[in-house]
Amino acid sequence: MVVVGLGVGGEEAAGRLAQAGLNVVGIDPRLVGGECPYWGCVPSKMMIRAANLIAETRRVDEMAGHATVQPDWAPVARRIRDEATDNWNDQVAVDRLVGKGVTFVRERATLTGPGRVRAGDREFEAGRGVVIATGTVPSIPPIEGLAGTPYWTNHEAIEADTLPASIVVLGGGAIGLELAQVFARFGVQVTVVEAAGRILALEEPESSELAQEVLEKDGITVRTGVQATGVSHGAGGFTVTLADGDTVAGEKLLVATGRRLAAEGLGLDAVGLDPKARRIEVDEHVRAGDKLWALGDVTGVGAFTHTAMYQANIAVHDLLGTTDAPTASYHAMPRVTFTDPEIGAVGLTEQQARDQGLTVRTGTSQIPSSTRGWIHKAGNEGFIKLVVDDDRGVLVGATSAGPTGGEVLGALAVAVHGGVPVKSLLQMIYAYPTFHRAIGDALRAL
Ligand SMILES: Cc1cc2nc3c(=O)[nH]c(=O)nc-3n(C[C@H](O)[C@H](O)[C@H](O)COP(=O)(O)OP(=O)(O)OC[C@H]3O[C@@H](n4cnc5c(N)ncnc54)[C@H](O)[C@@H]3O)c2cc1C
Ligand SMILES: NC(=O)c1ccc[n+]([C@@H]2O[C@H](COP(=O)([O-])OP(=O)(O)OC[C@H]3O[C@@H](n4cnc5c(N)ncnc54)[C@H](O)[C@@H]3O)[C@@H](O)[C@H]2O)c1
Repeated sequence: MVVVGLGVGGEEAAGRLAQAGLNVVGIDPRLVGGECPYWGCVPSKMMIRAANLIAETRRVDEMAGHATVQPDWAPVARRIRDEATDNWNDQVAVDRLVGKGVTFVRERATLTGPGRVRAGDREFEAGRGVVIATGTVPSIPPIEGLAGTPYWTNHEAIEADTLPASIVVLGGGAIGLELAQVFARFGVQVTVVEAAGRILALEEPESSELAQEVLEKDGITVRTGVQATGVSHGAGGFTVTLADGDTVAGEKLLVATGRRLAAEGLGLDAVGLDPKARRIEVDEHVRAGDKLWALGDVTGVGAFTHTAMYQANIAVHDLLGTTDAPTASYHAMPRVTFTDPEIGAVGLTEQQARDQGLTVRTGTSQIPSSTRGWIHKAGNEGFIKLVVDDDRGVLVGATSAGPTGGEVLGALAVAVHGGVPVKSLLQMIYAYPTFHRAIGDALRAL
């Protein structure tokens, strides 16, 4: 086997295949583990943990006396450097991978034909097959003046030892919003510019509204429905011109406008794939062709670590020829935007369900009106929204926003994944007084 790209998905697949006795070559020019541990999920969630501590401390005045907090980025940067990324050194990960029996090659790989991969001056021939797990890179919009300026992507934002006084964030998706809130809580003046009509545009409109409301409470300026048309950079920082003629300025500019497959030099055409396609199509065994598998962000079914791991497991079983090998189903895809409150969702949004022609019913409950939400008080914003396919009597989607929205999502993910009848969910006992008890309220509101 040759595994091209050793991010979360590739590392998992390569390690397990080697442990199963296959002769595995794993190739990556950068850090083993990929985006998630070094520039993504892990360090960003450490930042969020720190920012949330600040926000909680500020809530003391309302409920528990008096507290002051002096935000300091230094311990956050230090923790990311020392604990999360080992100063962006992957020796531990490389040793772990090699310990499992993988031959590791630190090179950029090019597919040169079916089963053939070049890495530097070496060419590998894979008898069993090739796994493509090369992830995505930031998609930089063609805004006049942007190219060539020292804008930040998630890499510079995560590596920052000090924070700027102000920042403009282009893009109101998961990356933009999580980092915007972190920076604002550490005292940075933040402006978010989102081209679509609302932030978190892929989620329920109620999620967008809630996100905008809480970000504004954190002092963030949120501009939606307006394109950035020009960028200039000088001694004072960045000025971004918007389509409506306004300008917004920041010492730094973070571009978080989505991700794209990095097909340049990968040689997709050599294995019969379209190098211009936005994603690599895979079947339910995550096969992309003859003796060819693709997994993770490249497959475009949800750019999440849990998706890459899920698909890696499917590829491993398929490759090893396991009887009853699992097949992929994405009907209960969970995702959590780790703002405060966390905004979790699973399956379809109401609009997506309607677009599929389903007979849709929805039920919503508000966290502040639930017993636990009312007790919690400061920082209790959130809601549960259920999307039901009325013909089948099952949940096809749900949103769980709140102080522990990502955790409450677990129950909803089980319901959507397992197609648990709404009737049965209505008869379930929900512990009192928990946040997840608001699911019962939303069910009764259907
Ligand atoms: C700021 C941020 C926060 C995030 N937070 C979360 C989160 O909280 N939860 C979550 O689930 N997801 C999160 N994600 C998304 C998550 O990081 C990705 O979905 C995940 O890393 C995808 O894994 P992958 O294996 O597909 O690709 P990657 O992790 O991107 O790894 C791909 C690897 O392929 C290598 N590669 C590329 N081209 C070649 C080539 N030609 N030859 C050899 N190797 C190559 C790269 O060097 C890289 O190491 C976040 C992402 C970002 C940027
Ligand atoms: N908590 C998590 O699980 C988590 C956190 C961060 C990232 N991620 C993953 O990483 C992926 C990438 O995140 P992202 O936030 O970069 O992408 P995204 O696709 O979620 O959001 C990008 C946003 O930028 C907007 N946009 C595009 N072009 C623009 C322009 N020219 N001007 C202004 N706005 C523009 C889009 O309308 C969109 O709302 C996500 O799809 C997500 O799967 C996940």
